[in-house]
Amino acid sequence: MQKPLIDIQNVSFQYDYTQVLKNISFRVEEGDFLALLGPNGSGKSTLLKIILGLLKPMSGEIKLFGEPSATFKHREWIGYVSQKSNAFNSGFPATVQEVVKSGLTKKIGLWKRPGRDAKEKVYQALQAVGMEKFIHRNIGELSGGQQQRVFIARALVSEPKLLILDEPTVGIDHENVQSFYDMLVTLNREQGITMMLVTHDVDIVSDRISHVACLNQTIHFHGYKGDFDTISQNTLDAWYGHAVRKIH
Ligand SMILES: Nc1ncnc2c1ncn2[C@@H]1O[C@H](COP(=O)(O)OP(=O)(O)OP(=O)(O)O)[C@@H](O)[C@H]1O
Repeated sequence: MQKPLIDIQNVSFQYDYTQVLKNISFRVEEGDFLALLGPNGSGKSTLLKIILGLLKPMSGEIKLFGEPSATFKHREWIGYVSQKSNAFNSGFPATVQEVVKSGLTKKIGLWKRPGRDAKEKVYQALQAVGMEKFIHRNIGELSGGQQQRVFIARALVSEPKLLILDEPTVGIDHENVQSFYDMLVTLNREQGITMMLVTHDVDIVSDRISHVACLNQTIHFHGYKGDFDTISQNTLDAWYGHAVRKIH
């Protein structure tokens, strides 16, 4: 049987005296396009940080690609784009090419020079997000949505098998959100990159995802998107602690 890319077993976490995650268990399998949903403060970013090894759980176990997280060596297999990555101002002195190239350090190490094919890899990553024409532009001159595509390219350049995105459409205007998600679907279907995405755009993303996990300190639901659709509005409101718009 294939090993899950992420396998979380009974994970709990608290900051100081605030318990944020209680006994979380779930798996992300190869090829999944998973949306992690939940209200503000429900622990979504915290869970991502634990998966990425940036925070250590109080209890429980995490395996990445079948390996215990603590000894997992292939961090370059996991691309991550954080919530605030596109908060650049127009004075930031780096070109798109430089920003994307910086994503290669995870693969080749900080002190080694990128090889001759680094340029080609940077170009291909930018092509995958439709941003190759902007390669020589200053990152700070781009729109929020364009910057976010560049940060996806930065994550793609080390050829990840799994891409973790924390609210990637924050700062992207409404008309561009659809095409942004379409690009993620293409990466998932054509390049086989497994996607785990925290989002509040539940109505927009719903046609594109395969799985849903619903978190509010505990995992209330994890399964196929089709099964999530059968959950009643009242149940969903109770999980969130307030009324939410159901996705169809
Ligand atoms: N560094 C920290 N120290 C103390 N408490 C924190 C810290 N980071 C987050 N918290 C708290 O932990 C809880 C979960 O926060 P987290 O950022 O994981 O939620 P979230 O689901 O990602 O929220 P949002 O949708 O608003 O981004 C919140 O109550 C938050 O105030």
